[in-house]
Amino acid sequence: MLNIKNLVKVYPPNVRAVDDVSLTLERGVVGLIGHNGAGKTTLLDMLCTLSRPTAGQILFDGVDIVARPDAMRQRLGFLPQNFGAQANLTAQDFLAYLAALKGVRDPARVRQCLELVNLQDCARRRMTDFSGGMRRRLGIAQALLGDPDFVVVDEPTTGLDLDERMRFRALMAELGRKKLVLISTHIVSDIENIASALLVMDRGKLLAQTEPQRLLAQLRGNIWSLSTTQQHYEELRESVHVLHVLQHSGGVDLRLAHRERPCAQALPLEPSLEDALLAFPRLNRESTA
Ligand SMILES: Nc1ncnc2c1ncn2[C@@H]1O[C@H](COP(=O)(O)OP(=O)(O)OP(=O)(O)O)[C@@H](O)[C@H]1O
Repeated sequence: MLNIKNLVKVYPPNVRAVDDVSLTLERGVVGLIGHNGAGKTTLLDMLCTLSRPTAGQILFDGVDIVARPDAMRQRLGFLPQNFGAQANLTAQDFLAYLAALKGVRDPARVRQCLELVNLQDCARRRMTDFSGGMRRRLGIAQALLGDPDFVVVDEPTTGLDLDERMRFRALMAELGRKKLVLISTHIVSDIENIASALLVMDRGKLLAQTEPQRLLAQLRGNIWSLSTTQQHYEELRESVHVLHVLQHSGGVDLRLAHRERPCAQALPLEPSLEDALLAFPRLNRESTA
């Protein structure tokens, strides 16, 4: 479905924001994870035809979308990171306006999309009165208007409460049965249990394209818990990657990432996807150094 070959994006003067990325994706939910500045948004912008690659190729069902961006736009639904929905329109009018721009002819589609994100009862309310979470949901609704084959969402659940996050996950899982859904996020729970594949980026490079279970298996034996003193913690943090710290009157409880047992009292932990996001890039760098 989506085939990326040796993709590069260089920002002036010489920032290689995406550095020789190649991958192939089929339908399903795919999580794109990586630290701030890893290159996720730059990659998404190129896939969504908002910016042109410096080098490389992007093929969607065999069509070169750098040469033919319109071919991608017809099949794409995109929720950008900074989707604002600030206009003084009702939700219904806003979606109807976007539907017209996208050439969506089915008059029932606006209503269907509002229902998908549970905003049907707010159809006639003005977006300026919406909460951040409601605006986010409206953003998801507009991404689905054209019944796209490829759905791209950048940091989708910012501002959503727990219920809304659960609803979002269920909706993405459902969409992933028929479409390619690419979700870029820092919030690992957004993709936990629904992503069939993960892309891990670091400093513009694609470190891994893998299944969540495989990534966790790779991390096994690298994640540790340790209860110790404040002073020991200060010493350890020089050489060991500290993922979490809980300070209390008796000392500190730590969650650590390290290739071997960092000290005799450390106990092995089962890795989580959160650990993968936090620790994998550094562990990978250390092992290839
Ligand atoms: N327009 C630009 N001009 C110059 N450098 C840029 C530009 N946009 C991004 N960068 C740089 O490119 C690199 C990748 O940025 P990008 O926004 O793609 O990362 P990201 O993984 O999406 O980060 P975040 O999670 O913080 O959104 C960073 O070093 C960033 O500073």
